[in-house]
Amino acid sequence: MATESSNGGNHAVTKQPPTPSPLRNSKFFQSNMRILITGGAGFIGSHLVDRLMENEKNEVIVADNFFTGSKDNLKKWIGHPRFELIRHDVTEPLLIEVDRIYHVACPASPIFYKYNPVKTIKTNVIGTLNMLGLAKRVGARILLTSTSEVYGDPLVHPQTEDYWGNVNPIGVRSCYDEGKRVAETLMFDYHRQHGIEIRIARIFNTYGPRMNIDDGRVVSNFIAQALRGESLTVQAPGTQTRSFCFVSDMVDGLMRLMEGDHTGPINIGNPGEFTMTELAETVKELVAPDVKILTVENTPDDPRQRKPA
Ligand SMILES: NC(=O)c1ccc[n+]([C@@H]2O[C@H](COP(=O)([O-])OP(=O)(O)OC[C@H]3O[C@@H](n4cnc5c(N)ncnc54)[C@H](O)[C@@H]3O)[C@@H](O)[C@H]2O)c1
Ligand SMILES: O=C(O)[C@H]1O[C@H](OP(=O)(O)OP(=O)(O)OC[C@H]2O[C@@H](n3ccc(=O)[nH]c3=O)[C@H](O)[C@@H]2O)[C@H](O)[C@@H](O)[C@@H]1O
Repeated sequence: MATESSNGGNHAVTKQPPTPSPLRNSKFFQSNMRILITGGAGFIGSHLVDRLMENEKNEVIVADNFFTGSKDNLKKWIGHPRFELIRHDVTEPLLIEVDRIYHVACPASPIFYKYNPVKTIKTNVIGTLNMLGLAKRVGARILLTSTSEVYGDPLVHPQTEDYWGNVNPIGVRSCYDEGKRVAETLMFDYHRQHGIEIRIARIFNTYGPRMNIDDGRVVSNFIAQALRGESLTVQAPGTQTRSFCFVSDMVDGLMRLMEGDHTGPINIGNPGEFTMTELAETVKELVAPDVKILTVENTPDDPRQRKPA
């Protein structure tokens, strides 16, 4: 799963981190940790909420604009005294007092992040700036959910954290992959310039319950197609690979990164690598052996191989 970055690890901090939120010492402050999760109504974020809420000493605050997330993912926590849900867009500043920030907000499925690319890049750049500003003001530690897409269509395989990537800066995926690359830059600049405690996770394809059935990502797409008795649409050429991680393992990795000593960037994912044709054949065999597998046109700049090292 997670391996330590060869160019990451503990970067030299030029400034001392700001003092943590004074509320930590207030007599009214009863939790050990107040944790903000941006994008906490989404797929990975809501599973993270579930895990963090298991700890009686945690207070959890979710800020989400519900673009791809849903209150339904959080329904068991709404009304809980240690939980708060705020309708908030991270492209606007947020003034609250917290000790930890999991900055997860960003549409992740290619069909959604390409739907309004200007908004996607604003979410990645202005949203991350706002959350870093919050971290700086209150002395919180901040974790960014970056992506394996920072490696673009990688020429190094499997991808190590010290690989700088092969990314098209003007393509239809750039709002997302270049957006995340700038977000990583901002994280390290705030770390070096202001002493902010940062953590960067480069997440590889993750799947599990609560993915939107219609969000277009390949695992949910193939399963939904098979359940409906439709043909499975393998985008050409079908030899492109991905490595899929179950969401509970991802959440585990994110929490360990947040509470560990290393800044990252660190790859979090599963090393088992499959072609999309193999994935379609597996889904067909397990769910609906009678459905057909169709080869359909792909979208531009689709990475040809992806596996965390
Ligand atoms: N799922 C994956 O395979 C994967 C892989 C790599 C990286 N990631 C990263 O992990 C994070 C979560 O991914 P996910 O699969 O849970 O996606 P998701 O789309 O299910 O969740 C994203 C959440 O962010 C919210 N959001 C989007 N823009 C926002 C904004 N401007 N302000 C506030 N909230 C906003 C959405 O409403 C949603 O609840 C994303 O940052 C994504 O880039 C995911
Ligand atoms: O892990 C990552 O870093 C990235 O992974 C995914 O991006 P992608 O791998 O393109 O995800 P999918 O849309 O699930 O596509 C995976 C592969 O399946 C193929 N595919 C997709 C859908 C489909 O119906 N058929 C099909 O063959 C695509 O062409 C692609 O090669 C996520 O959605 C990104 O948010 C995330 O950052």
